Amino acid sequence: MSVETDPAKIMKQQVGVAAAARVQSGSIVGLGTGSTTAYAIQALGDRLKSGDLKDIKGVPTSFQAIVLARRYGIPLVTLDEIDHIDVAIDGADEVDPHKNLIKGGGAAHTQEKIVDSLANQFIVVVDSGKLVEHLGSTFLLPVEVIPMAVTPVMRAIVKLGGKPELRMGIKKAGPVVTDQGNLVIDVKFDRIDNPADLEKTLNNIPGVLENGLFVGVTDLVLVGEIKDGQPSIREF
Ligand SMILES: O=C(CO)[C@H](O)[C@H](O)COP(=O)(O)O
Repeated sequence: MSVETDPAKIMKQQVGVAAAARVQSGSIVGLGTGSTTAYAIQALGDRLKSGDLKDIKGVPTSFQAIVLARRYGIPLVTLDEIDHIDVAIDGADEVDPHKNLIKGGGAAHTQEKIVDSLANQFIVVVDSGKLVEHLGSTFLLPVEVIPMAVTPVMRAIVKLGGKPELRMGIKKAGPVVTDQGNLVIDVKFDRIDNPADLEKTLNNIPGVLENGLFVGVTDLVLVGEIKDGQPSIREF
């Protein structure tokens, strides 16, 4: 594992490594998406290589997770081949005090919600900058939409009080296309008072595949912090 010097990367790395340390031999592990989870996947690979961890199987949540798992020697299985997931490790874009989340900064929230919700234990790994009092205060809410339905879905979101914008690619002309071949609408809500209701309401709009609100799914949050110049981990 590389030695990080950037404080933001140090926080991500330490929680990723800490989450990987909780995985036991023989486990089926949900492998999340994003830069923090990437450290966890790498740490799982390091533990397998050293012999400290044996016989785990990974369930990927994205193309990125598949690539990393292969790079670090973690055997993969699909949901058709297993009847449970022991633990899932995944990042988040916002975490509220009730452990509810906004996810989807990497446009992977649809597969992430499937895998993370199936896990017996879902561990969220974040740096302290992701903690918020109210969801939606710092991050737009991602909504994955089937391409032919983008315009009516945007109209329906405006009626709900949201300000939608189509997510555009970086180093790619045109919109971001998800691993499922769909588009992502990022929505600004002034305040999300009832995330459980909003999650259901958005998913009821015809053409919406899944949104990035994860309500009542998280078991444990590991928060990477720098305190008095020293990296530390808090959990809740
Ligand atoms: O939801 C996600 C991808 O869809 C990521 O987990 C989330 O965006 C956090 O990513 P990072 O750890 O890079 O900050």
